[in-house]
Amino acid sequence: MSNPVPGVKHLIAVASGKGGVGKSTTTTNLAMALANTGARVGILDADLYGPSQPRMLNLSGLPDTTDGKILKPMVGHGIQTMSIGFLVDDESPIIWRGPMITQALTRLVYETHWDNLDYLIVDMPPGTGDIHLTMAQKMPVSGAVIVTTPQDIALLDARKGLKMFEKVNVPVLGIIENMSTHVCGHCGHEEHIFGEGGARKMAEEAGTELLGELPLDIRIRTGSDSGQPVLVTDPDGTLAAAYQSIATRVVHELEAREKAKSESASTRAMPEIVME
Ligand SMILES: Nc1ncnc2c1ncn2[C@@H]1O[C@H](COP(=O)(O)OP(=O)(O)OP(=O)(O)O)[C@@H](O)[C@H]1O
Repeated sequence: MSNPVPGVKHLIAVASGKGGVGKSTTTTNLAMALANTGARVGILDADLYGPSQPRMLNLSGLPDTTDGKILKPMVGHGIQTMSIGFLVDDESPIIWRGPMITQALTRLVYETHWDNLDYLIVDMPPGTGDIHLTMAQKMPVSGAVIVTTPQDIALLDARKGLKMFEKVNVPVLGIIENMSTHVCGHCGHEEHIFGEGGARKMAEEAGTELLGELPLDIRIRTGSDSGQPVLVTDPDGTLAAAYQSIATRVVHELEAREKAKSESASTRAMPEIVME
């Protein structure tokens, strides 16, 4: 049984099987694209071993508390954000066993004063470990989005991530293929450096959606690594449009799942009519 998160309507997990595929970058830009649609959006950085969101949103310092206990999220580019990165020193590794990780995650989720959020986007760590299980079993996750690159090894791990969410009954909203193609900055030639069509095939096999494909582009890297995501630096460009389209599809998928869920609940609740 999971308790609702105060101040949050929908919790969406962004996960990947493999590390380094661009999950945190996608989380930041997806959150900003959702905010552009008029929604109130937050990010929880659940990558406790390697938090990236403070850097991606150009945030630092200790968060305030409301009464010495409940943390106030930091706000970067309009996104309410909480990360273990605000609470520990940048250089110190976190060497915690499973129960401590579970406790820290639970506190970050439930003891942050989220202010009336439509979506809390959760930047998950890579893999399928304690944090994933805690999240899926103890928290009301509305859906998960899987980020992968086109390489076979990334797809293999992404498939494992997808299966894990299915096993714990978290709806998979779809797959995002990151670093799909590279367009040469000099001649404009487009190349599938890491492979082609893998995420689409994986989505088809799993009966889920390919939410979008994002190119390998230096502006995405420099933007997120410097705390100025491409949605801020080039809001009208093609990259921003790609994130915006993914955000629209995520909302669409989420609404479709919720509609199906409420319809099946109301069907189950219908009294049986016995004709005499
Ligand atoms: N589409 C892209 N084009 C260019 N660079 C990208 C793209 N997506 C991500 N990057 C860069 O790749 C690096 C890894 O991205 P990111 O930190 O988002 O990956 P991650 O999957 O969250 O990694 P980790 O598993 O370590 O948390 C970063 O330097 C980021 O700026």
